Amino acid sequence: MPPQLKIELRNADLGYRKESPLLQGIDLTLTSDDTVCVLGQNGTGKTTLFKTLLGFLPPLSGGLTLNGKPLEEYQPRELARHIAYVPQAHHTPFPYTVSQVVLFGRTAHMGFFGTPQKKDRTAVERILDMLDIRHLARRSYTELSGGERQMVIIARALAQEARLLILDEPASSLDYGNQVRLLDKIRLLKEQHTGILMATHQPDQAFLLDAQVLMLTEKHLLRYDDPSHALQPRLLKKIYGVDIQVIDTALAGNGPSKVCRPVITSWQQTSNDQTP
Ligand SMILES: Nc1ncnc2c1ncn2[C@@H]1O[C@H](COP(=O)(O)OP(=O)(O)OP(=O)(O)O)[C@@H](O)[C@H]1O
Repeated sequence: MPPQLKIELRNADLGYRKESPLLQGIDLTLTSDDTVCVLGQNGTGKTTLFKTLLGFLPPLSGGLTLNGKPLEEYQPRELARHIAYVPQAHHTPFPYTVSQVVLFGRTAHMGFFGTPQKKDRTAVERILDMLDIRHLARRSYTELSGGERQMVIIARALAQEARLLILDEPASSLDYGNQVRLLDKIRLLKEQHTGILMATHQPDQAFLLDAQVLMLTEKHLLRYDDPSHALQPRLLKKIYGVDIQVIDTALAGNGPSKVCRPVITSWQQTSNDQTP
């Protein structure tokens, strides 16, 4: 098994302005054995946290290390062998084929001149097969639908073969089948000791991945090792400001059994109106 990766934030303020940080006094340790879903309202700083961990945005204060060494001392290529990123939005103005876009993910593994070897092309084919998108291989990336592009960007991140994968709402534009396939692949990566840090607005995904939960609220992080401890109506209301029931479907032996179900206020109104 490859050595464990460990990224640590210590007493760090994160954001864009020292006088008004988005997240304050953050202590966070992530390893390649962690699978973590990040939940929080729009604008609470999930992407900002990711940009910090990826070295795109220095912490406003405090420390950030990767395997004990300050993150800023890593060269981008070296960092890319450790951490891969699936951003929320991605634009490629040039009409590269899907195979070429995924091959870019191999850059950190290529030699000095960046010439792809047979093993790089084989890795690309394996990942296209794994995500069931081999049929897109020769298509131009710019011609794809939003969901197809998202699958290609996920493939590009997997091609990096990094020990930690940071995904920013990766399923948001995927059809239901691709969402399920993606969660399936993430569970496989988890078994292979690839760390996962994933922002999502679907709390159920924490149950489906049996993931730890990181909640962003009031400039702080709350971490829960067990999704059942995090996904409780009281805490969900605190994050999203709406009522959400957590129902035990009791389908034991068939994966996780808990699901979140929103309470739609107008339903209650309608049923009250119909009461004789
Ligand atoms: N480059 C920037 N300079 C200043 N403020 C920024 C910058 N990028 C983002 N912000 C602000 O930081 C806050 C947090 O943004 P961020 O994208 O981290 O939120 P998020 O939790 O990922 O939101 P969402 O769920 O909507 O994706 C927002 O108010 C945003 O406007």
